[in-house]
Amino acid sequence: QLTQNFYQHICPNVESIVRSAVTNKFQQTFTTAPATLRLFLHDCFVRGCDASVFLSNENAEREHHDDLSLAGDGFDTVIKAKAAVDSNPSCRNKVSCADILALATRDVIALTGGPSYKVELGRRDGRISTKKSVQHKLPHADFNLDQLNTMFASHALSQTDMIALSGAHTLGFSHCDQFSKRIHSKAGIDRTLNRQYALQLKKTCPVNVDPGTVMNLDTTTPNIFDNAYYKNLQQGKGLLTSDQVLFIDARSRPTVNLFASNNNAFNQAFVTAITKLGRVGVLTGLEGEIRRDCSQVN
Ligand code: HEM
Ligand SMILES: [Ca+2]
Ligand SMILES: [Ca+2]
Repeated sequence: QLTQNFYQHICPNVESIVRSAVTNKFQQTFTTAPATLRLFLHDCFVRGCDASVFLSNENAEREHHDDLSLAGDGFDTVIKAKAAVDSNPSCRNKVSCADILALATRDVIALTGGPSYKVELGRRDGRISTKKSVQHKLPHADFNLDQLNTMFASHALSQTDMIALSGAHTLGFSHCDQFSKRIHSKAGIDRTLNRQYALQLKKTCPVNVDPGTVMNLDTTTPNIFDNAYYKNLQQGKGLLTSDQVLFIDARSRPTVNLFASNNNAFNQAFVTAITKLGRVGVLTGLEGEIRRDCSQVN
């Protein structure tokens, strides 16, 4: 069981220490925000929110194909925040990497204009991270609604939670290979794509494009945490199949329409959903450990 005031007597300033380290890093590079937010998903969906994604060795989670595109700035944010926490004598080695990631995620959402919320704390760090454990655990860009719902439901997240969390794609970018089938297939351009938008995608991501080329996930406000993502879906401007399907499928469309028309409803649903995401598979009490170095077990 996590609690909001877990570190009250252990490290009372943990929230402000993390916030200033994250703010500092964010001011140097914007990618800090999307990279940290995505890292939280990739950690929580594999072995729970236990910082398993940070462990480094030849066979660790990070080596799996689905984690290779995680931007380094997300890892760097947590490592910097952890160093800041540990530089305070009363906090040294008392705050888990998993909790620092949860706090940093909250901070980057606020820094980009999203909602502020209280973070539940008390997670412990796991000792296991394997490439194999990532297989079939993360959502893919070509998933349909049933596949998305099944995967999120396995973590006690509802369809509404899933749609709200997909709103994280209001920030950041995707490499061309994640959506190239939508624009370069024999059957022609994906019919659910807005024509003009599709032409834009083809221009940025031609056949044999440099694999490092990226497109913003939110074509309107890629640097602001807002509900523009849902308004784009209404216009056929969802970048990934898994984004656009939320508007195409009649079962999820009403929720997309609600979030598109009501930023407040989106923010509230997002806070509920990310709080639930932060509870997924957590280690508490004497389980796991408080890692001294986020990339290494003690
Ligand atoms: C619903 C199913 C989801 C799918 C299929 C999906 C898939 C993807 C893919 C393919 C990318 C692009 C990766 C790349 O090429 O670099 C991406 C980026 C991103 N995802 Fe998701 N995602 C999903 C849900 C989420 C959730 C729940 C969150 C967080 C709460 C999230 C946060 C992000 C962020 C912030 C980026 C941008 C990363 C950056 O710019 O560095 N995604 N996602
Ligand atoms: Ca994990
Ligand atoms: Ca946006």
